[in-house]
Order: sequence, then structure tokens, then C-alpha cells
Amino acid sequence: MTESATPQRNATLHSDVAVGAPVLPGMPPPLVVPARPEPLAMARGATALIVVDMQNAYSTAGGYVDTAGFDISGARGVIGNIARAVEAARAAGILIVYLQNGWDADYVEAGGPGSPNWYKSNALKTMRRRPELQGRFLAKGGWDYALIDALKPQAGDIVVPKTRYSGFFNSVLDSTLRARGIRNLVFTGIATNVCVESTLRDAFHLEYFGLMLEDATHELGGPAIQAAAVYNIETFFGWVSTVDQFCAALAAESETGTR
Ligand SMILES: NC(=O)N/C=C\C(=O)O
Repeated sequence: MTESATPQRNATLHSDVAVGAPVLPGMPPPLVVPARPEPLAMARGATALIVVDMQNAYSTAGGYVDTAGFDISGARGVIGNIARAVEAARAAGILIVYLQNGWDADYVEAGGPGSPNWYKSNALKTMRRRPELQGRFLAKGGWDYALIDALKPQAGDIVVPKTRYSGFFNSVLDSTLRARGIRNLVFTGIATNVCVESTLRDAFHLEYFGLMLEDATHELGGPAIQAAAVYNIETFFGWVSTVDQFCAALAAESETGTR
């Protein structure tokens, strides 16, 4: 691209505000969340907050990713930020959906050697390398699989189990959201670059508007990996904001009496 073409390119790349569907004539003004690459307007009743895999496996010492050797020291701060976003969203009447990753106790749902998951899942690989851990990670009913105490679902929240990185595969997530008219998804959880990004990418392909609250997510692989996921999302698949900006937008909406 020539230098003189750059301003033209920038002018066509970004809108003033992206409008998440559906904001129809006669509806109350939408929630407008400051975001990159532009603010995102979302009808509150068509919006859900997705909490991805906040299980002991992904955020607690002694859980799967900690045992497998990933650095989870940043997860603690993320838990508090997710709790703030959940509380603000719930108070505003926004649906909260918890994704929960794992398999039956016999690991039939994990796929076996005929599945790429058998080769790529670091939980399964760690248990094969250390047979004394067999059955410990991500097995339904176990401590590792459980949602963390700090983020327990409350009445009215929905929990959707899933068996692969994307929340949309072999799960009831899409039908659960569509049945409630949800078209805008606000993402939080762990890991930014694996299950959060996989689910947000699939959401994009299913015509959902995906907004990730970056300080309510934590990566597996280091800060450069977090930056890469954020870049991918804000450039190609959705929008990126922060918990403060999301909560401030909700507070502003309730002050103007649009709830
Ligand atoms: N929740 C996730 O992002 N999970 C990432 C890896 C795994 O489940 O093995």
C-alpha cells in the first residue's frame, strides 16, 4: 500500500459506532460500550455475558494448567475483574452464561486416539505422562472440573458444559442463546488465546457480535500471546474493551433511565 492510500484506508476501516443486532426502531437506546476498534452499541435484552471455563483447572493452584506447567499467577486479578463484570451485568438484567469445559469420568467425551484432542489436550497429555494423575483433570464431578467458588452461578444464570475449546461445538450454547434472542456476547474467562478466542471466533461465524473484556481474561503462554489474541479479536473477529468501561456504560445507561 502506498503512503497516500493510508488515510483512505483508515477512513473505511472504522465506523463511528458498530451496532450489534438487533437495535430496532422503537427499542430503548442501546448500551454503548467504548471499545476498540470503535464503540459497540448493544441492545441490553439481546446481550449475554459469557464466563469461559472459570474452573479450578484453569485458575487455581494445583489444578490442571498449573500442574501442566503454565503460569497462572495473573489469574487471581482476573477473577476479581470477572466478578465485577458479572455483578454489574446481572444487576442490569443481562443474562450470564458460564461455560464449563471437560469430559465424563471415563474420558469417552475426550475422544480417544482417533481425536486430535487426544494429542493436543495438555490435560490428557499430562495425565498420560504422569499416570498417578489419571482421572484428576477436567473430569465431571471432580474438583478440577468445578467452577471456582468466587464465581458460582446464581439463580437465573445458565451453565453450558462443553467438551472442546469452542463453546459452540457439540453443546447447547447456540440454541440456548438463540432461544433468548441473544445476538451480542460479552466475553470474560480463561484462556484468552484458547477457549475465549475459539468461542468468540465461532460466534463471529454464527453472526454474533463478540466483545471481549481484556482485563477479565488471562492467557496460556505469556503476555505476547495475550497481545496476539487481543490483536486478532479487535482487528478481525470482534471488539475489545475493559471491565471499567463495560461497568461505566451500564451505570450510564441506568442513570439515563433507559433500563
Ligand atoms: N479454557 C481453555 O482455554 N482451555 C485451554 C486449554 C485446555 O483446556 O486444555
